[in-house]
Amino acid sequence: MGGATFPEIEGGGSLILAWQVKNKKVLVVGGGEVAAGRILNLLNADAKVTLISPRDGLNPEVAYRVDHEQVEYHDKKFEPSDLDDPAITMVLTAIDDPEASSRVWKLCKEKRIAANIADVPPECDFYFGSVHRDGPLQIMVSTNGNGPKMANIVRRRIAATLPPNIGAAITKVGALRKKLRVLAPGDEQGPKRMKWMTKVCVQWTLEDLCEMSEQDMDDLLQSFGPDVVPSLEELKLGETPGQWQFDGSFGWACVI
Ligand SMILES: C[C@@]1(CC(=O)O)C2=NC(=C\c3[nH]c(c(CCC(=O)O)c3CC(=O)O)Cc3[nH]c(c(CC(=O)O)c3CCC(=O)O)/C=C3\N/C(=C\2)[C@@H](CCC(=O)O)[C@]3(C)CC(=O)O)/[C@H]1CCC(=O)O
Ligand SMILES: NC(=O)c1ccc[n+]([C@@H]2O[C@H](COP(=O)([O-])OP(=O)(O)OC[C@H]3O[C@@H](n4cnc5c(N)ncnc54)[C@H](O)[C@@H]3O)[C@@H](O)[C@H]2O)c1
Repeated sequence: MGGATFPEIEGGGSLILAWQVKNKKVLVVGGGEVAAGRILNLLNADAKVTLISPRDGLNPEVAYRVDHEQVEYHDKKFEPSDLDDPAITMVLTAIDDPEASSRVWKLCKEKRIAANIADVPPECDFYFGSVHRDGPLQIMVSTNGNGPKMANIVRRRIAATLPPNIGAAITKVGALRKKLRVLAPGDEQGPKRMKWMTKVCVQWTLEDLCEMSEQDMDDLLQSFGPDVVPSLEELKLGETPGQWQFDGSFGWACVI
C-alpha cells in the first residue's frame, strides 16, 4: 500500500451548509422573540415566510414584519392542516408550549419536512448558529448544542478580527467572476478560470479589490489567458509584468 494519509474521521459534528431558501416557502410557528430572529434570518435569505401565531402574542419586531407585509400572516394557533401545502420546504417553531412543539415536530417527520423546534435539540433536523454578516460574507459558528452563548462569544471574537472592508472586497470579486463567466463561458475553460480567479484573490490586497472599478475589471480581464495577473497599480499605469502588455485599448491585449 502507498504511504497516503487521509483525514481522521471525527464524528459528532454537523454538516454546515448554506441553505438556499430564496423564494421557497418556510413556515414559522410562534411570533415571540426567538421567532423575530428566525424571521429576520429567513427574510435576509429571501425566503417566502408564512407565520402562524395569535396576534396578541406577537413581539414588536414580528408585529412590524406583519404590518409591513414582509410575511404572510395567519392570526391563529397552529393546526395540522397548516402543513398540507406541499410547497413548504422548512418549518421553524418558536413557541412557549412544549407539547404543541412536539406535535408539530411529529407531523413534520410524517411529512418529511425539515424542522427546527427551538429549545428542543432532539427535535431538530438542523440547529441555528451564531452568524456574522457583512454583505455577501456570512460566518456561522456552531457549538453543536454544547453552548449557544459560547457560539455568540466566538462569533463576536472572529468578527472583531476581520478587516472592515472584507465584505466589500468579496462583492467586487463576485462581480469580476460574473464578468469572467461571460468572457470565458465554456465548461472546458473551468480549470483556467479557477486558476486565474485564485491568483487574483491571492495577489490583490483587499483595499485594491474594494477600489476596483468596472473599467478596472474589464482591463484586468484582458489578462485572462496569460499566466500573469497584473496589480491594480499596473493596470492603472497601463503596464503589466512578464510577457503580457496592456496596450491601453478596450479590446484584447496582445501576448508578445
Ligand atoms: C446560536 C443561536 C442561534 C439562534 O437561535 O438564532 C442558538 N441559540 C442562541 C442563543 C441562546 N439560546 C439559549 C441561550 C441561553 C444561554 C445558554 O444556554 O447558553 C442563548 C444565549 C442568549 O440568548 O444570548 C438557550 C437554549 N438554546 C438551546 C436550548 C436547549 C438545550 O440546549 O437543550 C436552550 C435552553 C437551555 C436551558 O434550558 O438551559 C438550543 C439551541 N440553541 C441553538 C442556537 C442551537 C445550538 C447552537 C449551538 O450549540 O451552537 C440549539 C441546539 C437549537 C436551535 O435553537 O437551533 C443563538 C445565539 C445567536 C447569537 O446571539 O449570536
Ligand atoms: N434556541 C434558542 O436560541 C432559544 C433561546 C431562547 C428561548 N428559546 C425557546 O424558544 C421558545 C420561544 O421563545 P420566545 O422567547 O420566542 O417565547 P415567547 O413567549 O416570546 O413567544 C412564544 C410565541 O409563540 C406563540 N404561540 C404559543 N403557542 C402557539 C401555538 N400553538 N401556535 C402558534 N403560536 C403559538 C405565542 O403567541 C408567542 O407569539 C421557548 O420554548 C424558549 O424557551 C430558544
